[in-house]
Amino acid sequence: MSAPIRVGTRASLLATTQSGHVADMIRARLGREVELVEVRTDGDRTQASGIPLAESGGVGVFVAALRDALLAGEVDVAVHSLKDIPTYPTPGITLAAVPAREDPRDVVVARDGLTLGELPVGSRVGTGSPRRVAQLHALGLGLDLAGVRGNVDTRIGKVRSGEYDAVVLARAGLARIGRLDEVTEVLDPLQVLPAPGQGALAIECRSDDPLLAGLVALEDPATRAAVDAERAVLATLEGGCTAPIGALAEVVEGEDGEELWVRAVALSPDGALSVRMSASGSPTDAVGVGTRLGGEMLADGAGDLDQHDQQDQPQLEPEQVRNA
Ligand SMILES: NCc1[nH]cc(CCC(=O)O)c1CC(=O)O
Repeated sequence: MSAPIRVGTRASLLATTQSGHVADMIRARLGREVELVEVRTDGDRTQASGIPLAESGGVGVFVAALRDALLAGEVDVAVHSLKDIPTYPTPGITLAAVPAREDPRDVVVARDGLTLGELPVGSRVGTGSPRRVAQLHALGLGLDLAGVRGNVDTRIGKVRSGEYDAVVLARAGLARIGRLDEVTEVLDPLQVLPAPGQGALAIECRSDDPLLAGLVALEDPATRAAVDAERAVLATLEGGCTAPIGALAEVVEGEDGEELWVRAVALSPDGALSVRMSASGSPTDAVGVGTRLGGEMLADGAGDLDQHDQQDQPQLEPEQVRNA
C-alpha cells in the first residue's frame, strides 16, 4: 500500500470544498487514498484575528503558502482557484491538471431578488475587483460601487444585513458552497466578462513527482484549452498595460471539428474606455490564439487605457489583483 496522497488546502469553506472535490476525483480515478492537510496562511490568521482581507488582497499570500508547503514536501498536491494564480510559471511546480470548469460567469446577489437594472440609481453595490468595478461602471446604471471584504459567505451576509444593496461574485464560488439560491441575476458575458480562468481549478504538484503522470487523469482538455487561451490574453496584455481585463474562451463544435472561441476586454479603471475583441482558432493552438488576440488588443490601444480615469473610484486596496 502506498502512502495517502496529501492534498493541501486553506481553511475557508470554499477552499476545503474545492480540495475535497479534487480529493474525491483522485480517489475515484486514481484509486488512491487521500488525506486533506490544512495549510494555514498569514492571511487566514489575519482573518481569524478579525482584521478583514480585501476581496483578492490575500490571494497572493494564499497561493504562496500552499506552494511553499508543496515545495517543502508537507503536501503532495495543491488546489487553487485557477484565476488566483499568476500567469508565469513557478520553478519546481507544475500545473498537473485543470478539471472541467464550473459556469465561469459573474452573478449578482441583491436585496429583494433584484437585478442590477432594477436597483435604484445610487444603490450601494459591493465589489473590490477592478475588473468588476470597470465593467459595472460601463453599464451606466449610476451604481455606487464600493469595496467589500471577507469570504463569499460574509459578503452575502452584508446584503442580508442591509450594508449593501447587492454584491457581485463568481457564480462558481457560490455553486461550490451550495449557495446558488442566493443568486438574483447571472451577468451576461456580453456585458461583464469573467476573470481569465474563473470557475476553473488548478491542481499543482512538484514537477519531479511521479504523481504528475497520474494527476493528468483529472484533466478536462476543453477547459484546459479555454483557460490557456484566456491566460495567454492576460499574459500578453500584462506585458503592455495594467488595465483590468476580462476574458472568456469556449471550445465549441464547428463545421470542421472543435473550435476555440475567445472574447476579451481591457478597460480603463472607470470603465469609460475599453478595447473589446474576439478571436477563434484550434483548441490545439490555445496559447497562440490568446497571445495573438492580446497582441491585437495592445495594437488597438489597450496599453493606453490605464491613463484614463476621470470618475471617483472606490478605494481599492493597493495589493489587489486587478483582474481578480
Ligand atoms: N477573488 C477571490 C475568488 N477566487 C475564486 C473565487 C470563486 C471561484 C472561482 O472563480 O473559481 C473567488 C470569489 C469571487 O470572485 O467571487
